[in-house]
This record gives sequence, C-alpha cells and structure tokens, in this order.
Amino acid sequence: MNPTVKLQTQTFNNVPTLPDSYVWSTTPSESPCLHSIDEKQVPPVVDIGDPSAFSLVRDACEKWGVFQAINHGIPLSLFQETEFEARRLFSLPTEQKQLVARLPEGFTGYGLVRISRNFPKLMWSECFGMIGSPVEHASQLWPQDHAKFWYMRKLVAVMLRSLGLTNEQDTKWFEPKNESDRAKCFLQLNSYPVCPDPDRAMGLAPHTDSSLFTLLYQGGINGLQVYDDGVGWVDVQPVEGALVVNVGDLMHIVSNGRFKSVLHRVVVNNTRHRISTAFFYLPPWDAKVSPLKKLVEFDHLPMYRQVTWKEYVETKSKDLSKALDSIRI
Ligand SMILES: O=C(O)CCC(=O)C(=O)O
Ligand SMILES: [Fe+2]
Repeated sequence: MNPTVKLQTQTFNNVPTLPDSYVWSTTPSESPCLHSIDEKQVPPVVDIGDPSAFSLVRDACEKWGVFQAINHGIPLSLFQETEFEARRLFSLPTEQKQLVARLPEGFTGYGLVRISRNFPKLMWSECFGMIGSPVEHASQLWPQDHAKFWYMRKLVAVMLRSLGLTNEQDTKWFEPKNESDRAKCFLQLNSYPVCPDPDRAMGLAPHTDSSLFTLLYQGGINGLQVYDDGVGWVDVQPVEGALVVNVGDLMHIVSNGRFKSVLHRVVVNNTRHRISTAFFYLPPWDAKVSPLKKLVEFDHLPMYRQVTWKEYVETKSKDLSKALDSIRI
C-alpha cells in the first residue's frame, strides 16, 4: 500500500484543522489573486463556431495561453456524467480506492497528482488517471466513419488553424504511423475536498501542462487560477457550457514560443467539494516534437531543440519548472 495516499485520504475526512504537512508558505494572501470584472484582464470566452474564432484563439493563446471555449461540439452531458461518476469514485472508502492505486512512476489509477513528488508540501487533492479514448476502437470498427467519436477534433483543428497550419504537411509530425501509435488522450479526474483552512492550503501547485493542449471541465465551482506576468494570479471563473483550453508545453515548443504554456494552480474552499475533469491531448509517445518549420520561418530562429514526447516527460518529472528551458537553444 502507498502510505502517502492513505495518510492523505484520512486527513481529508477527519481533521478540523489543516495538518502542518498541508500548510504552504505561498498562501493566496502572500500571492494575491485578482478577482477582476474587467474582461480585458481575464482569459476570453471564445465561440469556436464563429468565423472570428481563429484570430481570437490566436490572440488568447499568445497573451494568456488559455481561453474558455463555447460551442465546441462536445456534448456537455459527457462531462456531467463523468463528474457524477467521479464523485462516486472519490467517495469510496480509502481501502477500496487503494485497490486501484497508481504506481509511483505510473499515470493511471488513484493517488496524489503526479507533480506531488516535486513539492515538499502535500496538496489538498486526489486524482484518478486513465489513458485511451473511444477513437482507438471506433477507428478499427469504422475506418471511414469514426470522426464523431473524436470529440476534440473541432478544437484541434481550430488550434492548428489559428497558428496558420492548414494543410496536411503542417500536421504530419503527429500523425500516427500505425493504429496503435495514434495520438493519445490522458484523462484525469481531480478531486478537491472541502478544506478546513483554504487560505493556507493548496489544491494543485503552480505548474504548466506538458500536453499539446488540455481541455478542462471545472463544473460550476471556482478554483482554477492562471498566472499573468502583468497582473498576477487571475481566477478562471466557470462559464456555463464552456471548456477551459490550456496551451501545454508541447504546443509552446511546436509554435516556437508563440503560444505560451500557461502557469496555473488550483485553490480550495471550505464549503464545496470541487471536481474537475482534464483531458490532456498528447502526441504519440515517440513523436519528435520541435518548432514547426513554417512557424520558424516566421520567427527566423528555432527556440527549442527537437525532443520526443517520452524524453520530455522524463525531463519534466525530474524538474517541473526547468524542462522547457533545458531544451532551449
Ligand atoms: O482542477 C483544475 O481546475 C485544474 C486541473 C489541472 O490543472 C490539471 O489536472 O493539470
Ligand atoms: Fe494543469
């Protein structure tokens, strides 16, 4: 049994005060968050079905590295059902969740978020990871007709087109060489239980996602914050029907730094148990990722050397904040 996971879950259920191991020195009061109502100071909400979406997405990814997408074509009921099942899963007794505990180096199963090992303090959260997507099976069953199972296709297309990548040559680098090599989705259910002392706790420590991009459903409960150099921490308020789209490190590399991978964190609260569902859109394991030629021509010099996704994950698990810099030319 993983002792850390056991400690964590018991703590969530039983304590009236925050144990020392969960007290962060960087509290929200030390790094205040902006609760802004000025819409220029928050990541924008973009209607993906609108013809102006490409330029709005480009601007948002360049300035913030994040936006909220509406009209994205993904049935919201999928997320609502996922949230329902996530609440069922996280409310199981600890011993039962331990049956599917994530291995220390693994991605799937129940446990602490993977980035926990990079921080000395514990985070007020637990998670459950899964790999795979229905597209893998649907494409074998209906080779010509599986597009409707690829829920993220509209968003993938918008992200690429907003970078000016419109033809097949531009996107060949992450095309699968065979069916088993197809781009993967990693799904993570995050649970942030009600916390006795939210101002001194941390739901999820500041990090960037390693993915190409991440789709996030945050239900209706606040908690996600993104960092802006000029303004500091900014709330990403849940918007009905919207999905948060984060630019990840790989998109940052591919776009030669034009789309910036967004630094974000999650704060907790003392009244509501927050659940979020994150889909990390990933290239095949051995895909070679580097600034795309077309985009380098625009910027003149490549900022990053080529790296495989596998190599990048290994580098990042050793040092979260230095992985991008370590491949900088
Ligand atoms: O719970 C959230 O709002 C964010 C989750 C997140 O950043 C992650 O899973 O990487
Ligand atoms: Fe994240």
